[in-house]
Amino acid sequence: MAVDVLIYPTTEKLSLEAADFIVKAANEAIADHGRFTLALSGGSTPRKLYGMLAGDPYKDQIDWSKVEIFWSDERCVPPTDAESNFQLAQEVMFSKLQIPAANIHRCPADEADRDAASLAYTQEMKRVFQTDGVPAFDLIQLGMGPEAHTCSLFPHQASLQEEVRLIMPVTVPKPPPPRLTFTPPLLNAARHVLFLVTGAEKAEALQAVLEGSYQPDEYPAQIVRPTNGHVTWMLDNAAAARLSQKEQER
Ligand SMILES: O=C(O)[C@H](O)[C@@H](O)[C@H](O)[C@H](O)COP(=O)(O)O
Repeated sequence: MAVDVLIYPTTEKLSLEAADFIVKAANEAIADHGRFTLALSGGSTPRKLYGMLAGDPYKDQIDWSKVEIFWSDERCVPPTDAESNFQLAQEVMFSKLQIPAANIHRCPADEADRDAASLAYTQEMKRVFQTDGVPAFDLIQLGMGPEAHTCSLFPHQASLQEEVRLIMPVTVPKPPPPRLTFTPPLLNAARHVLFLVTGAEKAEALQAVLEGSYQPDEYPAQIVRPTNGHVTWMLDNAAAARLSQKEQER
């Protein structure tokens, strides 16, 4: 697994670089196998990035008809709810782009039976990837919380030990608690993972994740180690403040 750590002075600059990164990954994937499979995170960090991708010059740099979009986690709320990760992307990105509705694979986390919803989403994913195995996303974009959670994998939760299910229901400390999340096997099948992390409140956890010993039960973001993949961390100065000099020279 290759890891790059890239540090930027502002969220604006980080988002521009992330947009370039996604455009490049999309066009490489489309040239290689005819489509780009992308999983989006939730949270607030990627809002600016999503808006950039839906605007000039980026919106015309990807053939969106060849992009298949999923979510790496979703809150168990209606898709119109302000807390919905789908709603964020719908408002900021899809409302401005010509992406075929069939390419937008919303996670049905609002369904009452969360186990059935997890299975249905898994089956939809396998159908799109045309595989009975573990879908290998071209790119999974993730965030990280101040206690090193990522998607909805939180410290000391059983989801971190999941080895069979690809998507599972969880109840987490960050509101809203009920969610569906990608599990480690699905995350670690990815070709590329792009972490976007900003803010001083994440500096301590980031130092532990990137420079500390391997303790994924304490620092869940460490569990993301794609077997044949590449992980890129895009950080702002505040989030990277506690990293050693060697990390910042990468
Ligand atoms: O649904 C979610 O909340 C996200 O998937 C979550 O993992 C998020 O990426 C981190 O909590 C960082 O969130 P911020 O970008 O808001 O700091």
